[in-house]
Amino acid sequence: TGSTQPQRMLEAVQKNATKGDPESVFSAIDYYCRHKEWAMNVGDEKGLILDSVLTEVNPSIALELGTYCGYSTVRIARLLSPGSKLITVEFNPAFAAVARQIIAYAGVQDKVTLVEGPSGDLIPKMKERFGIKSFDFVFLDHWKDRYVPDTKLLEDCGLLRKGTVLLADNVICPGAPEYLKYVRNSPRYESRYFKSNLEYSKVEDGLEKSVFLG
Ligand SMILES: O=c1[nH]cnc2c(O)c(F)c(-c3ccc(F)cc3)cc12
Ligand SMILES: [Mg+2]
Repeated sequence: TGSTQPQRMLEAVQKNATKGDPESVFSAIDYYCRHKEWAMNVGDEKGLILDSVLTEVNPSIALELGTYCGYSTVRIARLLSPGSKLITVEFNPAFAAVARQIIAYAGVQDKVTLVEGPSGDLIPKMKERFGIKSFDFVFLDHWKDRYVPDTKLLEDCGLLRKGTVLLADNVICPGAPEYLKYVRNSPRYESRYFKSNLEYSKVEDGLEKSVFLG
């Protein structure tokens, strides 16, 4: 039934995953997207890089820009220590509606705050709305043309601190060339590229990890 692709992904989760088991949720999405319908989740291959960076950073407060259906939201939230929080921002209400259900099905809803709206408007409100001093980790996975403006906004709003780790998806495909230039040429970041593949495909893509130096 599920008329939209996100709804069909939700159905695949409800049919094939175990309620309260985050790993079974994102595995069900990976299976569906690899064998039935491609979708723009970070996926299993780049997901392993995301997992390793997250385990290294062990953030108390994390930000995700671009929730989509909640695949990486669940991947991140499952690795957070007790009491740690993830704020995820989604512009598209239809995506947000499916993401809320997938996040709840995985049982990670207590660690996650999903905020609907444009990242450019929401970032300046983060401190007052959520009582955040600064983020320990930021996953950029929304729209490539927002990577640079939103990074500058995070800097200007004092939401980054010495050691904050930014991890950006799709820096090769679809590509975020201005972002790569920005973080690689700035003395305020220490950047490293993790080569991988586009989700569910053999095309190259990768994640750029950038540590804010203050
Ligand atoms: O818009 C996006 N936002 C966030 N992540 C994306 C992604 O991981 C993609 F692979 C793609 C993508 C879409 C179509 C292609 F042909 C290739 C990549 C897009 C996004
Ligand atoms: Mg992506």
